[in-house]
Amino acid sequence: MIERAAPVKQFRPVYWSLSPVLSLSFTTMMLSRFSGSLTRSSRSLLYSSQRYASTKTLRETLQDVIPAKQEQLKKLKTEHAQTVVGDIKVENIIGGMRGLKSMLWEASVLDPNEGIRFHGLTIPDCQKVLPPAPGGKEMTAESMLWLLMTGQIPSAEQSRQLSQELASKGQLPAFIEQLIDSLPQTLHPMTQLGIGVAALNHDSSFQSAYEKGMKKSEYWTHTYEDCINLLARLPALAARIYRNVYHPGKEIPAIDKDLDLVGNYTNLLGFGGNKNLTEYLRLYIALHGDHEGGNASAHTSHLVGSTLADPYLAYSAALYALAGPLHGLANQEVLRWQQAMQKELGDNVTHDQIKEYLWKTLKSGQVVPGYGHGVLRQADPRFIALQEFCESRPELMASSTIQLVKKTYEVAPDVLKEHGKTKNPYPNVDATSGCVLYHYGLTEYKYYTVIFGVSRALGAITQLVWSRALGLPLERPKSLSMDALEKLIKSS
Ligand SMILES: CC(=O)SCCNC(=O)CCNC(=O)[C@H](O)C(C)(C)COP(=O)(O)OP(=O)(O)OC[C@H]1O[C@@H](n2cnc3c(N)ncnc32)[C@H](O)[C@@H]1OP(=O)(O)O
Ligand SMILES: O=C([O-])CC(=O)C(=O)O
Repeated sequence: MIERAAPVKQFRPVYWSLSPVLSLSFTTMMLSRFSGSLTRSSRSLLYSSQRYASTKTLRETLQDVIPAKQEQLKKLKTEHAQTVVGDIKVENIIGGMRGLKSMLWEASVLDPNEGIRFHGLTIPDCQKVLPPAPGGKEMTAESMLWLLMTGQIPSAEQSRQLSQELASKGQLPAFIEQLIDSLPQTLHPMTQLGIGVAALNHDSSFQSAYEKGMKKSEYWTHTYEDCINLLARLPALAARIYRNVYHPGKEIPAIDKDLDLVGNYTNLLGFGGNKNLTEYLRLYIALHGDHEGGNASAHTSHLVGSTLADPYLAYSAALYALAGPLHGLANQEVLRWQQAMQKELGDNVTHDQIKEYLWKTLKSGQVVPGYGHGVLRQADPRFIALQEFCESRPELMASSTIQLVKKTYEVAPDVLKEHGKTKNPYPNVDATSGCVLYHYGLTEYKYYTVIFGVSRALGAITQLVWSRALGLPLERPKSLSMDALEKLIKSS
């Protein structure tokens, strides 16, 4: 019988304080939040998960749920292999495959209007049911990982045991420390993270078992072992990069076996006493964990993993996709852009001044960072959850950086609509994520995407394990030259 340790939160009526423009776009989410209840599908998922969850470990729970998923895939293959679920237009081929339903991804599905659901659960659902760390309120990375991997809600005790397992495996090998210490301070933190993650494959269980001729049925177990070790080591790796680049020479504390993953990460970064930042990072890391499979980082991990490259190599590749300014790097770009605006216009910026600055950005041919999305057509519910976090803390609401975020989203959607290009004029998660870090003292914005990189591992490793458990094949779509495409158009 599962214990649901996560306290049910009271939702704060943050939306009413947003501009009319955004309030409209938030309607769907507001309705589900203010109803104070879980949707029917998520409620039934929770009830079924309560039946199934137990005192088992994550690995044991996963092992239990794999056969049913394997059976589901077998049925899809045998009964529906030829069923048509969509068609391909030329615009999909030349438009970055936008909208093509063409890959399997188990843990989450993104609806253009409603946003992300993790195994059917919305963000507010997750905030209600996923266990927080002892003494904290925000869901932990461990409880989100559990949900993503198994579709079940862990008890507080299961989540705590996973924290202990991760802490016990979190120490970096000495050669990785030396490797990271040898990199120039001027090398972007994301480049350093990718290097460190790739080099961790020195100890890959998957690679070594593959060389010894392991059977296909054993792929997932070695992948799982690598994935857990990778996640466990990410805080120490990411924190070492931060310390080397921004605070060299200061001693890094040891991993604390009693802390959750994010508690340790904050401690290693040197912000151990900063409870607000730790709680914010718990929320941040849980929320950024997964965003279905088509986003550039998740898709890269999936593609590289499909070659049976080990999880370290697959995730290292994913990090370099995350490091692009149209994807994860946008959270650094938002802060850079906002600071440039503040520098030019001063602290008490008016809505009209922001409007003018937005037009200046657009007319110079740049994108407005933190706005628009490849799939979403409404404001990102992750943005809303982070805004809600801000609204609940007076110190954040008093911050000029946070106020600027708020004022910007009060005018940007109308400007972007008038500009007329972007299909989604509303804020995405990056519009606000970095500003809170900045307020709580983590001011080095070139580091921000590294935090995203620690988080995105949750979803990427989940799918790597499932891809191997389900025996998914090498990913290899068909490409066409423009000549070949024209020929096809003529003949069709
Ligand atoms: C965690 C994440 O990865 S969330 C996304 C983070 N990225 C950003 O915030 C960067 C700013 N946003 C963007 O560049 C885009 O909205 C993307 C990359 C997120 C999505 O791109 P697309 O799916 O191609 O968006 P869309 O179909 O709306 O683009 C149509 C046009 O609007 C433009 N556009 C889209 N968003 C913006 C924006 N924020 N500012 C200015 N122009 C934009 C596109 O550049 C494109 O112009 P083009 O026709 O001249 O090439
Ligand atoms: O879904 C996308 O394309 C981008 C995004 O928001 C994410 O990966 O978190």
